[in-house]
Amino acid sequence: MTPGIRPLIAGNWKMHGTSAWLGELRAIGEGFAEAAGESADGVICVPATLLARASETLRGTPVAAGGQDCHAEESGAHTGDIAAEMLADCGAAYVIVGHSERRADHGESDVEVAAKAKAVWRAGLMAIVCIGETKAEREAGETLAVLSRQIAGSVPEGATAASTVIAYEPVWAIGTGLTPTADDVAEAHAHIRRELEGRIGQENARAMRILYGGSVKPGNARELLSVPNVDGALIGGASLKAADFLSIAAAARLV
Ligand SMILES: O=C[C@H](O)COP(=O)(O)O
Repeated sequence: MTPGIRPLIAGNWKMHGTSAWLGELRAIGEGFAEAAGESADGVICVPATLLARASETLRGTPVAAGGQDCHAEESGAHTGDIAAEMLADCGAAYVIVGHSERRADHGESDVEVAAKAKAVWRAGLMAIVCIGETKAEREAGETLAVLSRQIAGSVPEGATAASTVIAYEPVWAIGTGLTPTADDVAEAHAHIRRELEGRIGQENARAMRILYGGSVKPGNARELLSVPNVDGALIGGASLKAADFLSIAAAARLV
């Protein structure tokens, strides 16, 4: 954690969730304050089809609803795509952009990710910009260089702590049960903070939340959240069950 930064515990449901899951979401919303206390923010990024009902379900709780992707434009002939303004209209407060699954499955480039982040700002929402190295890049010793490149390409100039969250997700740690060591996470997050200072200025960079994502579970959350410059988590699999997500939120309180 970083002193003075309010942590964010974020869930990403990915392509999971129908109306049958709203009870789980309600349990997350209702249990968050008790788990995390008043000192952390929460969000669950649901499939777009569930967003309006998720926002309704979470209303009055400390947990926000979020989207998982958006188109860079506000409207137009883009069949199947969704504008950030549409996510806002459904009650989203946050939108993930540049998740490695979007970069891999849809060939999204840093330039496109930056355009999407700006679209999120345009809609008045908070962008969660994802970066992270692949296994091959880590093994080649390129992790920090990859992070530098992705920050330069994916984080638009003008990003502030009020508009943007960074999520460091080593691709090889996502859904695998593998995590980097605490030292490796510390090195990556310190590097990200430094690179952000160069890109958006010291004041903005020092206030910006940098989340760790990749196989965060109740059993490792406390250790990961204790790492310097880790200001919360982006959680996939363990966000699907209220008990697991709330247990991770509770770990943030203990750090
Ligand atoms: O967005 C979330 C991440 O991809 C992490 O997923 P995971 O917690 O299932 O490894």
